[in-house]
This record gives sequence, C-alpha cells and structure tokens, in this order.
Amino acid sequence: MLMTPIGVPVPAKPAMRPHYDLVVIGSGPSGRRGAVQAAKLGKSVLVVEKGRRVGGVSVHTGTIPSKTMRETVLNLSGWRERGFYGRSYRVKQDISAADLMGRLHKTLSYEVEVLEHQFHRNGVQWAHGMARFVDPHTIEIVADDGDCRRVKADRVLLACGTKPFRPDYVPFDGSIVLDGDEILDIERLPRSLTVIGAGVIGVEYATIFSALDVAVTLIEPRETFLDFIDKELMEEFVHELRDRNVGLQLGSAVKEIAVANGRARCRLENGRSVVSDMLLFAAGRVGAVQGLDLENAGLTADHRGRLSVDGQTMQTTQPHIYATGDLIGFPSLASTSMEQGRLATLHAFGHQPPSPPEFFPYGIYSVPEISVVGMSEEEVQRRGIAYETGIARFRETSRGHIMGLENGMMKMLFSIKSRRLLGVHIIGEGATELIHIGHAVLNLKGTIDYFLQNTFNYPTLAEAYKIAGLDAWNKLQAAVPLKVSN
Ligand SMILES: Cc1cc2nc3c(=O)[nH]c(=O)nc-3n(C[C@H](O)[C@H](O)[C@H](O)COP(=O)(O)OP(=O)(O)OC[C@H]3O[C@@H](n4cnc5c(N)ncnc54)[C@H](O)[C@@H]3O)c2cc1C
Ligand SMILES: NC(=O)c1ccc[n+]([C@@H]2O[C@H](COP(=O)([O-])OP(=O)(O)OC[C@H]3O[C@@H](n4cnc5c(N)ncnc54)[C@H](O)[C@@H]3O)[C@@H](O)[C@H]2O)c1
Repeated sequence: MLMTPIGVPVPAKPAMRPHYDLVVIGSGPSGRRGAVQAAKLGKSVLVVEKGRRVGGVSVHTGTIPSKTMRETVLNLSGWRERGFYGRSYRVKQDISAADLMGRLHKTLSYEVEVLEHQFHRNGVQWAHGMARFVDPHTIEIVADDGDCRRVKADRVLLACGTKPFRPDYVPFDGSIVLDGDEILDIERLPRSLTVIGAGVIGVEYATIFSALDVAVTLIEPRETFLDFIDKELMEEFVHELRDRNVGLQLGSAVKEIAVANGRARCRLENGRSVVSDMLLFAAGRVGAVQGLDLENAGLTADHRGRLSVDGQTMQTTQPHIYATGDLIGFPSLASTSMEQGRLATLHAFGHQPPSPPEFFPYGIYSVPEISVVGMSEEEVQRRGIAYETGIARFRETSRGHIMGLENGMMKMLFSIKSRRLLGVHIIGEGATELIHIGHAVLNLKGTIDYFLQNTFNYPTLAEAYKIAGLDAWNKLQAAVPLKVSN
C-alpha cells in the first residue's frame, strides 16, 4: 500500500456521487472547516479544488509559506541572537533561495498530508477541478485533463478565496517583477528589493527580506500604513525599520514600473525613482470569482470580486449558497475564515450557532512581529471612553535579558470607570503567541485585577502583562485613588 510522508496509508478515492448535501468550492481554511463540520453532522460533502493539492491559498501561497519563510530566515540569519552577538552575526554565511525553499516544501507537504488525512477520516470527498455554476444547484467540475462532471448540491459553500491584484500597468515577468504568490518561487535572492503596497503582505515580506540584509524600499501611496494598529506601536515599528535602513517611501504614488538591464525601475509621482534587483507588487488581492459563472446562480460580486453575505449566517442573497473566507472581505484571515466556514455549515444544516466573541486577535508576522486585540488608543478616544494605559518593555523582563532583546513592548488599555481591559497591543518577539492571554481576559470581560492578582511564570515574556498591569494601576491610582484589591 502507498504511504504518505507522515506514514499514513494513501486511501483509494471513492467514486463521485451525482448529488451531495453540501458542495464546497475551495479547500482553504474556511472551505475545509466547513466541509469537516458538515461531515461531522453526518452530511455528504464534496470539496472541489482547482489546485492540484488541497489547502488553498493559506497552505500553498499565503499564510503557511510566508510564515515558514520567515522562520527559515530568522533561523539561518541568526536574527534572534543578534542582540548578543552583534548585527553582523549569521548562522549561515551564504543564504540562498534554495535554503529558503527547502524548508518550505517540506512544511507544505506535511500540511497537505494532514489535511488529506482529515478529509479521509471524516468521509469528506474531494475532487480536483475548476468549479462553475450551471444553475443555483448544479456545479460543473472541469479537471486539468479536460475531464468534466456535473454534481447537484442541496447547499453550496463558496470558499474560493482571492488572488493577487495584477493591474495592467505592472510588467509582471515572474523573475524581476513579481506578485505575492510568485515571490515564493524565486530562484535567487535579490540584493535589493522594492515592495509596492504597505499592507500586511507587503510589510511582512519587506521585513523578512530586510532581515536577510537585502536592501528594501517599501512604497505606499498613503501617508500612513497599517492604520488599524495602535499609533504608538506603529511609531516603534517604523523606528525599528528605519534603524535597519528599510527605505520607507510613504505618500508616494507609483507612476510607472519598468524593467531595464535586468533591474526594476519604479518611478514615483513625487519625481523619485527606485531601482532594484527585484520588485514585489503587493497592492491587495481580488476575489477569485473569474470562471465561476456566478450569474448562473443569481449572484453578483463587487468590483474587487467580493461577495456580500449576512454577517450572522454567512448566507448570500441565495439562501442555500453560503460564502466565507477572503471572498467576503474583512478581516481576510485564515483564523477567522476557519470559524466562518464552521458557522456557515452549522447554519446550513439547521443549527443556530452562537455569535462569535466581540474581539479576535490580529497577528502580523513582520520582523518584528505585531499582534493586537481589542481597541487601539485612537479607537478608545474616538468612543469617548475615559482610560489609562499600562506599558511594559521587553528589556525590563528577565526573559528579555536572557534572550538579548533590545526592543519589544506591550501596551494595555483599561477603562477608568469599569477597570475593564479594553485592548492589548504587542510588538516584538513572541507577540502573536503572547496576545492570547490578553485575548482571553478581554473576551471574558476581565479587569485590571486579573493582572494584579495573578502570578506569572518567571522568567517569561508573559511577565510583561504583570508589569504593564502594575504600570496602569500606578497611573490609575495617581489619577483616582482606587480601592486596593490585590
Ligand atoms: C502572503 C499571505 C500571508 C498570509 N498570512 C496570514 C497569517 O499569517 N495569518 C492569517 O490568519 N491569515 C493570513 N493570510 C490570509 C489567509 O491566507 C486567508 O485569510 C485564507 O487563506 C482565506 O481562506 P479561504 O477559506 O478564503 O480560502 P483560500 O485559502 O483563499 O483558498 C481558496 C481556494 O479555492 C480554490 N478555488 C478558487 N476558485 C475555484 C474554483 N472555481 N473551483 C475550484 N477551486 C477554486 C483556490 O484554488 C484555493 O485553493 C495570508 C494571506 C497571504 C496571501
Ligand atoms: N498576518 C496576517 O494575518 C496576514 C498576512 C498577510 C496577508 N493577510 C491578509 O491578506 C489580505 C491582503 O493583504 P495585502 O497586503 O495584499 O492587501 P491590503 O489591501 O491590506 O494592502 C494593500 C496596500 O497596498 C496599497 N495600495 C493599494 N493600491 C496601490 C497601488 N496601486 N499602488 C501602490 N500601493 C497600493 C494600499 O494602500 C495598502 O496599503 C489582507 O486583508 C490581510 O488580512 C493577513
């Protein structure tokens, strides 16, 4: 019997049926969660995936590859040790594109195996091919080899995600001018890189390449970027980027991009030009609805290829057709997409799922990483809530000393009236893991007392919660003497 790399027998594929309780289009985070949930409810489920392997953007060109590349870069460059051994410290002297790709392929392969095994043990069938609507209940699947089949579905979950926005004025060539998918297939590391678009994708790749000592210029037409992040954190972030010579061209619209003499030249409307070995165009993504023939199902996407849904049930204007994940827009995260897929399927089969908690964490895997949950200071001010902040710097923690951290901070916001935690904002090592303590306290409607009364492991970075909590309490006491409750 054939075995997969993780030692699981390769199962024989069952024949496709003519009719399913649920057909899911797209095998990314929302599609696969929705599919498995439906199977757990005893429903017959078919997942249609145009890619050769399941996993979606998340596994093949998005979340997992970019985070794997980041991990490889941090490990091979010795980035985490540079606080001790100096900026020129490197674990591997000559890091090549092949070094980055090796770990990537291994990780992706394991991810896919795990997913396929998950589908198999839950009885979810999957078919390779491009899906399109023939009518609201009939889906045609055309495989790469031309094989064409039709299936009927009582309910449909549209989870077909997005693809990079590729405007005509950008001369994409897959080697010098690249989109966010192509950057994962590079055959050589550039010495200089221009990144256009300071959204999450642009910022993550810009800082990952900068950690490899590639000379990076980040171009953004707006004066500010990542506006949903607390301003004080962004000031820290920008300071760190400038400190390591990342060129920031903010408020600079792009006039022209051209390739000449094997290099990319980007002309800006302010008259400046940036020339580099490679250019990454990361100015957003559009819904992957081309070829789906949505009109045959009575559906229409907006100009960015996105569908609107009922925010509670995930139903489109056709009650039996649900849409989830990046296809429906904000927040466009793998984490939230998975939950949307599950909620959609529960609703589709008669269960009334509870509303999701008010706050979800956002993690940006830049170097340094950023993670936030709840309200930013600007939002608290907009809402007119009387508040106080507590700040902890990682270099104040013993764990920070041990790790040689020079940077990193945590900021918490508390309501003066209710003492409730309003938001947590972290930049620095471990931010995306640390955030979950704040996330739990926030959604459990906890107050500053949680941080005052509880003991944290020592030495840990989580101790920053205690330090920031005490800092806020000191300020609160100075403003309004409080009852000592710890
Ligand atoms: C570079 C990058 C980094 C990211 N990093 C993070 C991160 O760190 N954390 C995080 O939470 N999120 C991250 N995201 C976002 C995350 O990847 C998406 O939110 C998530 O993948 C969306 O899931 P989805 O269910 O919409 O499906 P997707 O993952 O978008 O997959 C959709 C699938 O549908 C298939 N498909 C499309 N049309 C058809 C059709 N007609 N027929 C058959 N199949 C079709 C596609 O081939 C694809 O496999 C990142 C995204 C990118 C691009
Ligand atoms: N860590 C994470 O969770 C993570 C990581 C990567 C991506 N994602 C998700 O993927 C989605 C897509 O990310 P993104 O960064 O591609 O898109 P985005 O829409 O968030 O950012 C695009 C950026 O490009 C700029 N821009 C737009 N048009 C431009 C143009 N013509 N020229 C130059 N700049 C232009 C925008 O001002 C913006 O700053 C996001 O919504 C995000 O949620 C999440």
